[in-house]
Amino acid sequence: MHDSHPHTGTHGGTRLREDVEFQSFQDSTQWAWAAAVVLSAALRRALEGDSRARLLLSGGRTPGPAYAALARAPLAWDRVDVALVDERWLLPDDPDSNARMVRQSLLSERAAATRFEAITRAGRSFEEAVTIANMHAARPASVVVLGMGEDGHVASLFPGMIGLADALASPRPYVAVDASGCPGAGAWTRRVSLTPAGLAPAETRLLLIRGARKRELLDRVMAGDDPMEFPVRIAFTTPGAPLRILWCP
Ligand SMILES: O=C1O[C@H](COP(=O)(O)O)[C@@H](O)[C@H](O)[C@H]1O
Repeated sequence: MHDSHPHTGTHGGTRLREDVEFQSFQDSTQWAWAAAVVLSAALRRALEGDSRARLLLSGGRTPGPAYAALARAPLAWDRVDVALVDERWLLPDDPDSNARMVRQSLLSERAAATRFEAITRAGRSFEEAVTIANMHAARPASVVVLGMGEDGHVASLFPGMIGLADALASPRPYVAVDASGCPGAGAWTRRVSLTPAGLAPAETRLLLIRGARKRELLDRVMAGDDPMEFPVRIAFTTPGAPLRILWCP
């Protein structure tokens, strides 16, 4: 990152690549409110042009405070469908599921009026879960919030995972993932993940990251184009909307 020679972007951030803008914040409170402002403006724009907007959210440990801030935004939440970028093969009330994280952080306050589509459900098989995620994705995403693991994974696309090339080339918005042998997947190797095809239609792409290690990793990610090395590169190599990145320590 070359903060000493910033190219000022349209939002006062640093342009890391032609279509990638980076903004850093002093702390997680400022970062979370900035993310909420970006997301609420994007949803408002999407609702101006359509009867409903579709918001895809990442899970993990990073984005919770941003979702909690977003929950207070004055929006027509009853016209917003919220779905997941990816899910671990866990029931939606499992403490380690992405669905539970989104429910606990976003689906309160004003955002309680939204419609939330979990990927997993009791009695639903793994194959059905993938099929249903793809059926819901027939309505393309308006706004996508991505995260980045410390191994450069995005959604549930991990470096070195079985079938990564097929997932990256898939015409389907969601694929089944077997992340066996990928340390970044932790105990949850069976997953469902968004693909570049699912990301492509979104009018807004936001990458939320925190911490010094992810900032260092971002430099390496930005230095190349191959998503097989760092799958998070699909955030800027997939044709479509520019990528905005918000970071704080
Ligand atoms: O496993 C996952 O990891 C990524 C990154 O998570 P974080 O805890 O490092 O923020 C997340 O974006 C993804 O949704 C999740 O399933």
